[in-house]
Amino acid sequence: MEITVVGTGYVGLVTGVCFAEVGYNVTCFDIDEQKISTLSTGICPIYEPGLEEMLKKNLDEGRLHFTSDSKAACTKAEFIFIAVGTPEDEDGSANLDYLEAAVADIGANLTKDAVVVIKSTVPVGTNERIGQMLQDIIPGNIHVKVVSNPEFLREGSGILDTFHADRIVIGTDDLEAGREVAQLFEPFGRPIIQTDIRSAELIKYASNAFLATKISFINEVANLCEYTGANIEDVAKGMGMDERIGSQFLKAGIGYGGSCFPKDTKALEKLTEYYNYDFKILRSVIEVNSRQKQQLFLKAKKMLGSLRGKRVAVLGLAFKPHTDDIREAPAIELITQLIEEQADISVYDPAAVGKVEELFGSRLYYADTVDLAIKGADVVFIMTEWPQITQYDLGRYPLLMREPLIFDGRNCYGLVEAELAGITYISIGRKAINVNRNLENSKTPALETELEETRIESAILHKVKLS
Ligand SMILES: NC(=O)c1ccc[n+]([C@@H]2O[C@H](COP(=O)([O-])OP(=O)(O)OC[C@H]3O[C@@H](n4cnc5c(N)ncnc54)[C@H](O)[C@@H]3O)[C@@H](O)[C@H]2O)c1
Ligand SMILES: O=c1ccn([C@@H]2O[C@H](COP(=O)(O)OP(=O)(O)O[C@H]3O[C@H](CO)[C@@H](O)[C@H](O)[C@H]3O)[C@@H](O)[C@H]2O)c(=O)[nH]1
Repeated sequence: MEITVVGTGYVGLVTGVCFAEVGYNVTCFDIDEQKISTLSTGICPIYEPGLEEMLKKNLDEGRLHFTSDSKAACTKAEFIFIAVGTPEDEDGSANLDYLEAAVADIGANLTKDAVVVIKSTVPVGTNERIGQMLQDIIPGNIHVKVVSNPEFLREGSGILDTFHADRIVIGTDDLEAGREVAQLFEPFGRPIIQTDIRSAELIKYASNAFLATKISFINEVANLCEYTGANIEDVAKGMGMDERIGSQFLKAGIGYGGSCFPKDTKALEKLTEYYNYDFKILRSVIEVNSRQKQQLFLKAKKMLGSLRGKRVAVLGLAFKPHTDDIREAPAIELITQLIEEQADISVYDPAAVGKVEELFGSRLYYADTVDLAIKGADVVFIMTEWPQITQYDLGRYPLLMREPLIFDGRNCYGLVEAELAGITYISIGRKAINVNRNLENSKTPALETELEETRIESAILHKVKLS
């Protein structure tokens, strides 16, 4: 079976590599020539656990090919999976420019019948429009069927999610094409649900919106915990033990980010506007999330007043652990605010530093370790729950920081542990620890000397003047 995958982003690449892994002959096409030449040498341009190994293996075994030539990509293809980006447009709707360009390109290069499968997340009605578009471009003797096959993988566990998918959604109004695509997925042995084309498109948006709703809901409960003195970790655990509620996606935090939830909830809202339908819950989910992203910054401002000149360390930059993706990451919003405040900022992330450096350049100090990031800091913000951060020795915060003050947006540490370590610890939906303790008075002369040394060392690293 000959499969072509158009677009080698997170979804396209994982899809292509996994299809090759189960034995198909796969050609991955992208207009980004540099990406294609990198991929052709077996190097994976994105951080995705296990992907590079599987990519290399399938390249070596000859089942996986990369090209930036659309003609070559279409020649043999029986199934063409389109996985190009559908980013947020200025008005919040899904930008379909990449998809339309890809479809036009394929249409112009098709020389035989094929099934075109849209993996990109697209508003209801798009697949039908793509089908019409293709009919208008291709010669009359070529027949193309369009199938919707939305993707549900999560970044950071893309391969695992593909081989253990809860369901594979196949939406088409052409039963024969639906059967063919279902057959293609048989080697994965996962449950398949076949629907009409519009329902498949909506399943994708409704699923993401529902998961985002769970997150915004638990974040609202967390905020209520702070008023009432309850503990969100216990509340979420108690709720999640009810199987009707389920324990997943009840982790309170600093709000959802990433390339999907923010844009897909807004695109769905835009779709409801088009139909003049007021989807009230969805509007609140979006609003709650943008408010939640502000929580830590506002708490810090309330506690410290101005952050001007403060040494601030931001731990975790990616929108979640095990990815280098910083799209809509809460850390990026925070850093922008800290720059406006004229704070002196150091950052740490095991994978996403390169991408953040492209955005902020020399305005930040990029630390290779947590130790280096927090050395001499007045405040730490934790934005991503990487193991390097959750498993970090709490005793090192008081040792290395000027003041052991942590605002934790991911509830990485236990309250008792933070208390024992002598940290002023402010997290989400839990009691604040040691807030009124006078830290300066509790320091021994030896510790004072060590702190002063690290402050000077850190000032040299940060290239800033000491006050
Ligand atoms: N990232 C995820 O975890 C995820 C999960 C499920 C669904 N999705 C959806 O899948 C789609 C792709 O998302 P992504 O994150 O993989 O995108 P991405 O932005 O990482 O990658 C898109 C790729 O498409 C390429 N491209 C753009 N125009 C092209 C064209 N005309 N021809 C060939 N290639 C072209 C780009 O160069 C890029 O490599 C989106 O609709 C997204 O909403 C993403
Ligand atoms: O209990 C939770 C779970 C997640 N998050 C946050 O939610 C965001 C998204 O997390 P996750 O869903 O794990 O990552 P994505 O890779 O964005 O995957 C989502 O978006 C993809 C793109 O549409 C879908 O395919 C996946 O099914 C869907 O989970 C991240 O910022 C997480 O920190 C929380 O705050 N609390």
